Amino acid sequence: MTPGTGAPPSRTGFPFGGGSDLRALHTEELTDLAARIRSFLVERVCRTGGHLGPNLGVVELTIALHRVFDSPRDVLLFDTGHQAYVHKILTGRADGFDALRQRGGLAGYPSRVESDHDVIENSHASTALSYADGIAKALRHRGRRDRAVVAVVGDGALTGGLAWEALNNIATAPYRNLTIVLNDNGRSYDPTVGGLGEHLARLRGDGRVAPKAPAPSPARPALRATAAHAPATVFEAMGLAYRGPVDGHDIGAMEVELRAAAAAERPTVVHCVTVKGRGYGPAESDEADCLHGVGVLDPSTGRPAKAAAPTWTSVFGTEIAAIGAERPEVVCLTAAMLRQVGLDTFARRFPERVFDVGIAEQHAVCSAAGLATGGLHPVVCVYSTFLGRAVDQLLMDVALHSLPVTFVLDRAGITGPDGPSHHGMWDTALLSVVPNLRLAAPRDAARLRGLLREAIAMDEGPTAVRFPKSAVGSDIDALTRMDGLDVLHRSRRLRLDVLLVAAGVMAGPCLDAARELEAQGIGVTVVDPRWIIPINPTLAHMAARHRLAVSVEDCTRTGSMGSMFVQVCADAGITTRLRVLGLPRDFIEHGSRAELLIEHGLTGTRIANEARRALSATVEHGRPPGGQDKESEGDRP
Ligand SMILES: Cc1ncc(C[n+]2csc(CCOP(=O)(O)OP(=O)(O)O)c2C)c(N)n1
Ligand SMILES: CC(=O)[C@@H](O)[C@H](O)COP(=O)(O)O
Ligand SMILES: [Mg+2]
Repeated sequence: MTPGTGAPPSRTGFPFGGGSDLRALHTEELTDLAARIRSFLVERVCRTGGHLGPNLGVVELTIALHRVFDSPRDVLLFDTGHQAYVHKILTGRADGFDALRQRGGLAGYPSRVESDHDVIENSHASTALSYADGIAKALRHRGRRDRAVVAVVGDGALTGGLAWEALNNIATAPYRNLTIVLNDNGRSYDPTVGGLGEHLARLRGDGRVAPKAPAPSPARPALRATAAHAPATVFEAMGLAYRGPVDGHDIGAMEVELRAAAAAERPTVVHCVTVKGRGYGPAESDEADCLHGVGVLDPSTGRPAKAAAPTWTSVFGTEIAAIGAERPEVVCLTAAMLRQVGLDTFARRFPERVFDVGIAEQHAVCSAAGLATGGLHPVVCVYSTFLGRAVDQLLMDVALHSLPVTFVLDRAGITGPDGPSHHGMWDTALLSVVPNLRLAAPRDAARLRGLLREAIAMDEGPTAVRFPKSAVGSDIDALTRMDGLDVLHRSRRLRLDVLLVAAGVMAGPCLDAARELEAQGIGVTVVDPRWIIPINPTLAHMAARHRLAVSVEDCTRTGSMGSMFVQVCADAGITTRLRVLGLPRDFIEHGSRAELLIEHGLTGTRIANEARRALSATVEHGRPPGGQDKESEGDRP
């Protein structure tokens, strides 16, 4: 029987409903619970993949949270949400970890459909304090001042500008029921950069775990001053109360601070010092990122269970380092994801030419505008989904001034296990409205290397290159190039029925579709535009020679290359039947990339089926299915 409740233990034996189950536990039971959770995390996450280091670091912190606060009556917010596994275990979802981040299984981030205990589903960092400000104001407005609002924010997330916009408001807000739990492990992936990172390190006393903080009076938190009356922390300087630093692995000490914060007369920052990967040697000793986000691992070693195939990121990383050696004006920027975007080699070779700005994409892009204004060619490397953070800077600071900045968008398209806020499916639509900008979508490693060089060679305005989170396949050579378009396939001795316009990695599925259609006597031409924004006008002429033109891309259909293609064909008065294949204007749940591409029709068979369906519709509208073509062999694209 789970201690303290009448509920029978779940298969995994963890408390079901959060706080009430936990408050009945005594110290030694809490220690045992923390140890069992830690073993459970290692065992399950090594089996499924997921965020191991961050969650090992918040075991005691989350237990203390659920003992002091009464979720979901009190609102617990997790910034970025990758560190909410313990919260899920303590709110009755331990059994779901068998299918963590799998199709139909437990989400890797908080999920409102999973539980009333979950609020922020967005895995983009630095948002929790803004939610907290809004929720606290709403509760005050509705007379629910009895309900506490608690935001757990990592030191990395605190390097995001949005967090400081929120703090600026929270510091003078009319409410008092807000507690900010700063989970300070000194790292994002890498050690947290910048003045804030150093400030927090000083507050931590540079030791990993601060001494137990003295228990000041609950009503008036101890203000720490180093000089006469000068506030010791940036938070106090802004008017927030500050408590800590406290050992984030000491449940008792944490509870003292959290209770005091909950009783305080103003919003309070509780500075918790934790260790990312705590309690699991391979994570604690992982220099790279404390096993921040992992695939399937051997739990006995913490090493990947199988060697990873070369990825698009690795191809980019090698090429940008080679370009860096040839072009001294090329500099690179990352938003706290140096290795993750493939800049580690470049950084090793040119440490003075790479800038990690923290989780601060807006600053990265605007700073890149500055770097370009200063005569350099900055390469901003971000995951596609995070580019959304900096669209205003891209549009109004880079493109408006026609600055030579290159954006490298990794994880473009369906990413998979990280779910809706991580698929890189909106970049093409966002970029499609940016004047002067050119977007490339390479189909393979050779094209990535070539298009990256072309992009960096362009200095009359911004360029971007997008590629997916996947192993990089073999090179697909073109039959010929026509006005910048790569012709990848054309049917011999068959009429020009279908033109498939493949954006980037969709070249493979389009070639598969061509083979299927050809086997049924349908003539197919497959082209890869390479540069998908702006639309190459030759595509419209090629469409005019076919009965059907189908664009295929791994991004949302709305605002896609395909929708621009339709526009260009319409403007040119072309009457060829057109189809735009891509992702729906929707949020797509987590699953594997392969599963989700199948589900959304981005495979050879599904493309072929769609083409056949559209062709038969052409027949219904009176155009002969196989009438003699106007074009002779010689005119074929
Ligand atoms: C806007 C944005 N940029 C980048 C990321 C990628 N990312 C996920 S977690 C993480 C580091 C978070 O560090 P911290 O907030 O300190 O949490 P910790 O992992 O240390 O617990 C980053 C950069 C993100 N989620 N959101
Ligand atoms: C939480 C977060 O934004 C990242 O850690 C995310 O999980 C990206 O993971 P990959 O680097 O595996 O795509
Ligand atoms: Mg951190």
